[in-house]
Amino acid sequence: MIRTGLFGGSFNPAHRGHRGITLAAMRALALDEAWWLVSPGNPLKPVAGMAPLPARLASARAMARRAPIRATAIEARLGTRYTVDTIRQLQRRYPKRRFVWIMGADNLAQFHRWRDWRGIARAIPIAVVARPGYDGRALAAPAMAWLRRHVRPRSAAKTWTMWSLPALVLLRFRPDPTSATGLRAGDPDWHRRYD
Ligand SMILES: Nc1ncnc2c1ncn2[C@@H]1O[C@H](COP(=O)(O)OP(=O)(O)OP(=O)(O)O)[C@@H](O)[C@H]1O
Ligand SMILES: O=C(O)c1ccc[n+]([C@@H]2O[C@H](COP(=O)([O-])O)[C@@H](O)[C@H]2O)c1
Repeated sequence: MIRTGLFGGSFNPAHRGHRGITLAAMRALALDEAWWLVSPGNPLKPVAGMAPLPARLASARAMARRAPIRATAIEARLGTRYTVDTIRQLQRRYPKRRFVWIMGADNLAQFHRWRDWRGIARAIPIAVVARPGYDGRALAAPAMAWLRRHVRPRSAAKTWTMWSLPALVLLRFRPDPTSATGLRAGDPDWHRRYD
């Protein structure tokens, strides 16, 4: 059984926050590896300002270098854009792996807007990583009204393969304020380096 973390994102571009929280989550959850799913297009984000997938994937590959992190465009290959569909397909295709979904606290605040978010929570354990500026909002997230009773203690994080679902664990590492929005503001043409 290969313990694999799934970390979906726009990676527009990838940054050291992604790498840092992935590595910290891998330790906390005792993962063998993590897959970065570079999204063909987050269904809730505008297309304007989104760099082409090959450039975002290249930035993710560069940021994942020399780490047990595999940056992939598997959603583009599977033809999925909604996380619920991606997870179902991956679980079917890779029966020897156990997957856990990792996301930042900003995504928990929006989670109730994801397609079939309860279905996601019933299909895969979820690890939410604290993010500066979002923690209050995440705990007050509409989805938390339903998820709260399924929260597992941080001390049990490594036992996630045995959890009955839904299950959610809140992880907190050294806060990293890096954001792709901030990086784009300072370097709007970053993707030209990967053209
Ligand atoms: N500094 C950070 N701390 C915690 N989680 C983060 C951090 N940066 C990104 N994430 C998480 O990484 C995943 C992918 O994020 P994404 O590629 O959208 O980066 P972003 O910095 O949030 O981008 P943008 O500013 O364009 O929205 C999401 O689950 C997001 O919550
Ligand atoms: O499935 C959905 O409805 C859905 C809605 C919003 C975001 N997501 C996924 O959430 C992940 C994080 O996206 P982002 O843009 O915040 O990096 C990425 O894998 C998206 O595909 C998924």
